[in-house]
Amino acid sequence: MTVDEAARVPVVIIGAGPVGVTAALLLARRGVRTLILERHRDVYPLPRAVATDDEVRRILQVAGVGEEFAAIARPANGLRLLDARHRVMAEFRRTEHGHHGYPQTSMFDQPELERLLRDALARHQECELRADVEVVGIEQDGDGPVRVTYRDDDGDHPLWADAVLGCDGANGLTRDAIGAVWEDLRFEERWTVIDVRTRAGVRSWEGVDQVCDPHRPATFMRIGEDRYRWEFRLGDAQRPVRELIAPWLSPSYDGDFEIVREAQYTFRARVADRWRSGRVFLLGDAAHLTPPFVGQGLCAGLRDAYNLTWKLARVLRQGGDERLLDTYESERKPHARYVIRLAVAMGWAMTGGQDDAAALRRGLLAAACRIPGLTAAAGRDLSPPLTAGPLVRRRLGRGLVGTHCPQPWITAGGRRTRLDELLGDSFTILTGTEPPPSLSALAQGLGARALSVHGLGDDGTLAAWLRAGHADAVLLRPDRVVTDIVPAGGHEFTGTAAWAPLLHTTRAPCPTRRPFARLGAECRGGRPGRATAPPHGSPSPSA
Ligand SMILES: O=C(O)/C=C/c1cccc(O)c1
Repeated sequence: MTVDEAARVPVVIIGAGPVGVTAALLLARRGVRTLILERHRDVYPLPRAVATDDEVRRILQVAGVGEEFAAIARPANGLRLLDARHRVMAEFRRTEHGHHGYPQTSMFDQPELERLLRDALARHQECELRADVEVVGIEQDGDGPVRVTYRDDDGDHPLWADAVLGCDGANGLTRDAIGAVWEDLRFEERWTVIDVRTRAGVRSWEGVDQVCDPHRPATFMRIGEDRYRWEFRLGDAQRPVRELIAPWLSPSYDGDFEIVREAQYTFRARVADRWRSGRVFLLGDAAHLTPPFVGQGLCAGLRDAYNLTWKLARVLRQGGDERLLDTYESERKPHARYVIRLAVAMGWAMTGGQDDAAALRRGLLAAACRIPGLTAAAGRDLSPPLTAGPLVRRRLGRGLVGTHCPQPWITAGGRRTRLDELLGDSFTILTGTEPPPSLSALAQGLGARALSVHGLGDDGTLAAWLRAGHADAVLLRPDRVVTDIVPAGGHEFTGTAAWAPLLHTTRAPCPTRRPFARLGAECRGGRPGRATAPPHGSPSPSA
């Protein structure tokens, strides 16, 4: 293929939904230019996703929209399992102060999220959005750039991209283009989803209710001040909305409600068998589909974006090792599969399974709260640690490796801020003591910074976390996942031989822009984090 350099872009993103736009924002902060191609002219106006967890709020913070999102988010109390008569069988509380520094569950309106993401996109010169266009071809030829052809009113236009992110949903072109097929995780049901706006009395709590009734399984949740969602499995005869939601309406109900949306969906559980071919990647619903019963559909897509973008930026901007890109699929696919299986287990508890076995159904209501896997999972963090791999040096036991470091408030440059604002985009070696010279030297080699948790001015969270994990130090990736630890009483990271070659780069990192770069500079001057200077020749510690 002859490459037209004038039509060459570092990264083409197909799809301007929340996953595509978040990926563009995350790449922009690392100085990577993106072109987003989107079929629709404007933001999709109807609500779909409604929940995020605290890990995903942290991702939105890094993407630069944390405060805007806070203004539209409503913390939720958690999840309850109800029986057919709406009696509470189990309640899984979520706290407002999760590990990542945010409420463990937040409700929101997807069109509002998409609008604020688009506004952020417009503020970044690295991002361009071309809407109302259709991608009609994706071709790769050896190691060269990927040829993407899109169509608009003027005809077909070729582009060449160093990488393509397929954020084009379940029915997009990218999955077929890389020859991926669905792995079926065995759940398929037709449900109706009803979004209502009302000021009338609705019997609700600040959270999600799952009605475990094999005859009439349902989900109900409060999304906003006057916004509610119901989901009902479609029966043989579809009943009118008012009749379906009547059990939730209080006696003072005066008929005032607006149906914002009523849509029928087939809930499916699927994972694409491959997420990458060369420099073409699948993210979000293009890579995985889940029933919504644990509120993790969009979360999984945003985790994809966060996991991939720092690696891609390292490869494209710093000459990072191409093998780094293999870890996107090897880390994200098992994680997505685990969460989908949880959602399927929840669906099974609600509906009595996919078959008609009467015996199963009879025992279900009482048993729902005693399914250990389900209740344990529903009650804890829905995001498991990453499985072992080159960038996750899990040895014996579970420990800290593969988990995220917590995000407390700290003091940096004389002001209170969240930890990630200080850490920026680089690798970090976080130590329980003053970093010994050996670790400082290692940090320099990685273009990382070495920080002692003492002096960060947090509330002791970080020191306690290291102690609980029997670690004197941890190596944090740019996405705050622990790659390796120095065990308590030890002197060095033990997996260096595995991850160090993968983290080698041939070029210095490029400086990042606000807000992290500014804070980093303040910290080097003001010492609150005792940052170690980056290696000579590196313009900033940010990768
Ligand atoms: O477990 C939680 O805190 C939330 C679960 C959830 C969120 C949104 C929709 C659902 O069906 C479940």
